[in-house]
Amino acid sequence: MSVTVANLGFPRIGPRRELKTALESYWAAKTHKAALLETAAGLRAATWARQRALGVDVIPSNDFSFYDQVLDTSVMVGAIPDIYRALGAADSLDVYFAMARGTQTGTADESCSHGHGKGGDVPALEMTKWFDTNYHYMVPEVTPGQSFQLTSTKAIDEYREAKALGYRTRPVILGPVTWLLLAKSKQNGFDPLTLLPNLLPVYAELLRRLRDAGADWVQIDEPALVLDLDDRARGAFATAYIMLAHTVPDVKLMLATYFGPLGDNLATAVGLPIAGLHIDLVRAPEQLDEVLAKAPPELLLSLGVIDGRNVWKANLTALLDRYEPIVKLRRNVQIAPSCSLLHTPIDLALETKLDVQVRDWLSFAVQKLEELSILRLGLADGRYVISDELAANADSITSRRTSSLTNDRRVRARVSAVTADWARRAVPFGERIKLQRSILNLPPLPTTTIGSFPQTAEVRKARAAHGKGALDHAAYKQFLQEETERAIRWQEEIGLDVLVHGEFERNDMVQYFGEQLAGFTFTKAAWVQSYGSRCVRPPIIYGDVSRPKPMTVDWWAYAQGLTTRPMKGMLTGPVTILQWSFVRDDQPREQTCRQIALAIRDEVVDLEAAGAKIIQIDEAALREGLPLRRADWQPYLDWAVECFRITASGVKPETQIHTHMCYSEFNDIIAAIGAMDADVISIETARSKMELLDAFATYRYPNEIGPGVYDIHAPRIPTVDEMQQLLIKAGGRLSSGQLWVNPDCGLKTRKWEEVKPALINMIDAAKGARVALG
Ligand SMILES: Nc1nc2c(c(=O)[nH]1)N[C@@H](CNc1ccc(C(=O)N[C@@H](CCC(=O)N[C@@H](CCC(=O)N[C@@H](CCC(=O)O)C(=O)O)C(=O)O)C(=O)O)cc1)CN2
Ligand code: MET
Ligand SMILES: [Zn+2]
Repeated sequence: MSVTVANLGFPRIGPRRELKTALESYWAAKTHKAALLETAAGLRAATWARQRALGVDVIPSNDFSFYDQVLDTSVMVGAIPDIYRALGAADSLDVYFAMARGTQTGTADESCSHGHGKGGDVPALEMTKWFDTNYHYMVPEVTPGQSFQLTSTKAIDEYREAKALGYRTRPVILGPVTWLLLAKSKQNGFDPLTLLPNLLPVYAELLRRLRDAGADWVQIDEPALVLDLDDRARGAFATAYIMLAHTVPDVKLMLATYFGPLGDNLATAVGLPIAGLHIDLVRAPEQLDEVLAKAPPELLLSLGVIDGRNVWKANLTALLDRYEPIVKLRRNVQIAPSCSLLHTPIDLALETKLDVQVRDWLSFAVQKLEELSILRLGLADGRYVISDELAANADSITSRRTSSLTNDRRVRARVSAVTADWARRAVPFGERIKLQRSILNLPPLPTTTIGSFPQTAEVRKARAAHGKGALDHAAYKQFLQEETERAIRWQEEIGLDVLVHGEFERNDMVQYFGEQLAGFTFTKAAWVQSYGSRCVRPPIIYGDVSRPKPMTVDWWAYAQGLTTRPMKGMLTGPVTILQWSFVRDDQPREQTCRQIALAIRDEVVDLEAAGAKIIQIDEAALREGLPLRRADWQPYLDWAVECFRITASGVKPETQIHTHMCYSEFNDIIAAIGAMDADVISIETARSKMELLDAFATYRYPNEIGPGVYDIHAPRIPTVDEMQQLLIKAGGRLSSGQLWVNPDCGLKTRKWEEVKPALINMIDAAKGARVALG
């Protein structure tokens, strides 16, 4: 009998975001490639050493990436579209970064991820959300009938690099079926899965070369196995793994699944000729019994028992209770985090300012691996060996369960007192809009922006200085007021109809609110990668949520005081705050969301009382929060929409509620979007050339809509004509009386040099469209 600790992947950004710094300085041409490579190698070596010191038996390699592991896989198999091949050697870093960021001469400040450039510049690949996380991957692009070649030896090189340093690692690769299921073709109707026979020989060659380098096990990630799959996709798994087992029989594959239960794909998974199977027992603890019943005895099970998606300390005694019998039942087992630790911050030890009580409840990547080591000892040698650790762990668990910090009776009473009319505006949209129009007095096709203006290096520097105490409160406030005033004057000058204050005072649209709400705590260094070099510090929700005092009213009032045009109140909605935070796991997410909804509702009401005529409640992450399995969609949509409505319905009919959503893949949830009943919704549509509006047209969406007329992810400046054409197209799908004119999303990652001409053109396009549609 043996129990080993395995890790599926470690965060790669570095404890002090060393990789971010190295990447951005390389992109800005401030440092040479050699410096970037050296930083990367140093981070890998430190990561391996750390995992060994923590007692990890199975240490991963190839979990490092300069940008994204899906992009690494695309380059590995040679899926490099021709426009990038023209730029250099297929395995060069330049081609890789061109695929990730385009060839616009971006700087460290450049967030451009899919910019279509001017004058022959090369756009980046499309980027989208990785399953239900806030991590983004680069979408693989394939063409009908294409061939593949092993193009990058990164996995082999990193295996060798580790071996030379004395680590026998288990390389991690993304599996062929998931990679194809995530891939897209520009040719409509083409199914990437048909490329499987062309792709498999490359995987076989890779496995052979890993074996020749000394690898006996390889971790092959196939998270698509937790999705709804049709028989063809299931058949593809069988085809792929039979072929690989046949051609490379002496490499053992640990097939990793995560983010949910195998469900109706379980028979497929356990029937594959693989040596090991990893299952997520945090998201789907209920699948254990069925997996045990169906898995052949010789299949090595990797039990994902520690939460790789959240920050809470595990309950070690409960885990021992659950897994001791399993260890007796099966000869060998591995214990592991539920998924790669990419989605957790690195080290709690860096958080010296956290409340000591709350800190005692937390566990980041390093601490999670410690928990696994302790658990292994207990499972292998008996609980008495770890009695001190168990006692300490039990104290933390009890402290969290019984703490008065997590329970606020008033909040609970308030949530239970909510009745149906809290989630309903007093009168229907048709009547509201008449009142709103008579007050606002806007032209047809009113122009506005989504909220943020550029977060320049100067703004971030001032905030950092204020945080360190180098800039006092009054000076910081004055700096922000000047930025805000400048932005308002400029908006008036170019003639925008509905203004924003610019969000200069906010570090992040979620963290800013988290820092002001009770029940939340926030960190100094707990960065988690969102895409490329960009990171977020998700706030941690540990207790009942309430709003001690207004959070945005002063800034709104200052901004409105400078202008006679309507100034939008600007808030982040409850579902997005929930989705982009680390959420308490001792009550259903729905419950926490309702508490946040009430807190934001209070803010909405206060903004109205201060005089706001228009209040925008952003729900950028509503779509991302959708469960991975369709059968679970409706219950989620029901409470998510209700929470939004609770937030939005405390105001008078004449107060206009806006919402904003990016990543607008919501053809299949359009009814829920309608049910939100926002007076105005702004959505991302520029890249799909307004195609998304078909869903709104078919559904006969009655309220007002601002379809984004230009892609803010690109530095490129859109022309008047192209935006006017898009508006005319939109006018053909919806009534022109419904339309607003705005960009796709906020402008915080852009530069003023890009924003200024783009918005001036947008206003001209609106003028033209008013005439054309008039
Ligand atoms: N939470 C969240 N998720 C989201 C989005 C979003 O806006 N927020 N947007 C979508 C895209 N994802 C994104 C994720 C991150 C960033 C982003 O720009 N991140 C910044 C950090 C933003 C931030 O928290 N800034 C802080 C801290 C900035 C910082 O690093 N300060 C330095 C010092 C800075 C200096 O001296 O110049 C430090 O603390 O060491 C601030 O402005 O106050 C980055 O990685 O660079 C953008 C988009 C989807 N998910
Ligand atoms: C990711 S959605 C962003 C909405 C926010 N109001 C902004 O303009 O930045
Ligand atoms: Zn957005």
